[in-house]
Amino acid sequence: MNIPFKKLHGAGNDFIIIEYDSFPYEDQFPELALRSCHRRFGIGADGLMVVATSPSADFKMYYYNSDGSRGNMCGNGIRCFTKFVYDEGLIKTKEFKIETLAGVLTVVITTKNNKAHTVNVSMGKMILEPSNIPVKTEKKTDFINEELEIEGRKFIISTVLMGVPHTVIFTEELDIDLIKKYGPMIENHWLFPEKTNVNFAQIVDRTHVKVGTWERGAGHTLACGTGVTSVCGVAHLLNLVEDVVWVDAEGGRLKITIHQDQQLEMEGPAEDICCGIYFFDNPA
Ligand SMILES: N[C@H](CCC[C@H](N)C(=O)O)C(=O)O
Repeated sequence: MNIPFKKLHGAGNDFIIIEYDSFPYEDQFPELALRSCHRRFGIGADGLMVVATSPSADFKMYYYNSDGSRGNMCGNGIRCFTKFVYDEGLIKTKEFKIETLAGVLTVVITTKNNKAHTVNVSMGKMILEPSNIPVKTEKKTDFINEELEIEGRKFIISTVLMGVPHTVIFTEELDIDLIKKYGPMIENHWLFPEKTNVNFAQIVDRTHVKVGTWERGAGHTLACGTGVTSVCGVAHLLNLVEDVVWVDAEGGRLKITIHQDQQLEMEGPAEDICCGIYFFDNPA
């Protein structure tokens, strides 16, 4: 089966994007993600997205991690998805709605040479109730500033749902080796029955934060949009940052705005890498 694809990245978080009509076999999307995202045997990417029609929005976004698992939302991914549909001429307006498993989200495009360049996404509010994230705890209202000990090392963690589960850990200085070591242990900790993404964050000042992420289902990535949004949401709850925050992820910069009503807005780049045909040899 020959599947046309485009590969894009948002702040170094890279994705393969295909159209549903070119491969309308939903049950095989996990296998397609697993194989096409492989860095040696595939095209190589952190995730796969499928563009489909939606009864409740302009488009429906399917998102799969590189290990084949499905994610309800992807912040960098939705910006790339937005660029894909706009640049392909699938929609003419610069503001439209995308259905995800985390709800219908509004995106707004800024163009450069008639192509989408920067995308603003209304991300909604963080969900704090542990039962909805989910976190296995007796706590009812939130799971903010809790102690977690892993192999003798103590972390203060905060876990929220920003479309997908995110754990935030503030640290004096970002250390990528630390993220790679403890990220997988926290991702798979029994506290998180559906696992969790793990973000280490260094508050540089009240408008500037640095973030490194270990992603559920994809491992260490260069940026995570829902993760960066969660970091700023939690930092704002703890009064560590202002309402507008610039975030440096390893692969690029995002801007997060925290509105009065706690609605979160994410803005950042989406860039083309290449396009081609993926030869998916269908096991069925
Ligand atoms: N890279 C993504 C998150 C993917 C979601 C995934 N890792 C999961 O929790 O299933 C982002 O920019 O928000």
